[in-house]
Amino acid sequence: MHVIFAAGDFNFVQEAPAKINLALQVTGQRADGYHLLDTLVTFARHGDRLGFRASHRDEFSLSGRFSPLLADEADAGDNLVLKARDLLRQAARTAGFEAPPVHIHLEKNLPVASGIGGGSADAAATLGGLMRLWGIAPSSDTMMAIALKLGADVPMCLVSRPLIARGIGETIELLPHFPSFAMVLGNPLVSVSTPEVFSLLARKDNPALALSLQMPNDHAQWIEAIKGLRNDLEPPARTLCNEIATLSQLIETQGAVATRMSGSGATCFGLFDHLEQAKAAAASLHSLRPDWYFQATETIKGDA
Ligand SMILES: C[C@](O)(CO)[C@H](O)COP(=O)(O)OP(=O)(O)OC[C@H]1O[C@@H](n2ccc(N)nc2=O)[C@H](O)[C@@H]1O
Ligand SMILES: Nc1ncnc2c1ncn2[C@@H]1O[C@H](COP(=O)(O)OP(=O)(O)OP(=O)(O)O)[C@@H](O)[C@H]1O
Repeated sequence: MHVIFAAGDFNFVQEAPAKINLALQVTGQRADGYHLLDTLVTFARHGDRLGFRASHRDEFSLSGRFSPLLADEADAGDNLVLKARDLLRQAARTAGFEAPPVHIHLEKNLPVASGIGGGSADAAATLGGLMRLWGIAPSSDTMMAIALKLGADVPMCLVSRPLIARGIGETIELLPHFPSFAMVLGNPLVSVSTPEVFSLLARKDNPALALSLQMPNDHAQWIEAIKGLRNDLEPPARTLCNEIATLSQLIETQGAVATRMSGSGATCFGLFDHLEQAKAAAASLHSLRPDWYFQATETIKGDA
């Protein structure tokens, strides 16, 4: 059955923007195995969308290009949206509030297991949407604890603004002066496992992002700074997924001023000078590889 997301049927609609790691350096490893990162992150004006409405029983529905990939997990109650709902309801119960049943709809527009945090963005949007629907405002400590239980990327997705994240993602520095970029996102639709990529790292003691020492001032300076950075997860991801090299090269040949992989891959982004150039590049990439995912977008400004 082809389901369409009728946003007007829901009390609240929440965007779940794609997360882009513009740079990522792995600086260490905790005793529990989680890796310490320094990462420069921004968010796209493109992502999943979620709807929330009161219902007589808990319901979850899916639509969107990539929803078929999540159908089995959703049936098993494994979707991060359902986990976020249950953790928030549990926290409300502990505080003496019995949260009523809810129908949540997820329009899945982002490729799955692709390094742009789709599941984390959905989990963060669920927390935001249900706080509005249920009229609750847990403390920031409670929210951080819930977010980290859901995934290392969830705290940054709750913020959804340009930032530098450290630790495993729990220490967040906002970048209010960060510019917007025209961007193309590309994915070969091969899913890449985050733990597997981390396990193939050659070094885990890289230096911190050099940015903290001298923050660029404007769009051009940021582009230059980003060009000089890297993603430490890109070499191991390339060994797991041959398509990343081809994809990255294809985006570069469309005139991107910088190209890199996001997160643990396989999504790569290209930065362009103008949105029109990004749109033209996405269209031409789509005609070259109609079986892959390409999306032109703009990223969110720091003070948006
Ligand atoms: C690569 C990034 O996307 C960068 O933003 C994140 O660090 C990954 O965040 P995520 O997908 O939310 O990751 P989680 O779901 O918390 O972790 C999945 C698995 O990846 C590995 N993992 C994840 C994050 C991290 N800092 N170190 C790790 O070693 C762990 O084996 C973990 O069990
Ligand atoms: N709502 C959801 N959207 C996407 N994946 C989900 C969702 N719920 C559960 N998952 C599971 O989580 C795994 C990771 O998916 P996700 O798309 O968040 O990965 P990612 O883009 O690599 O994230 P990150 O950049 O945070 O590493 C998937 O393999 C999928 O099985």
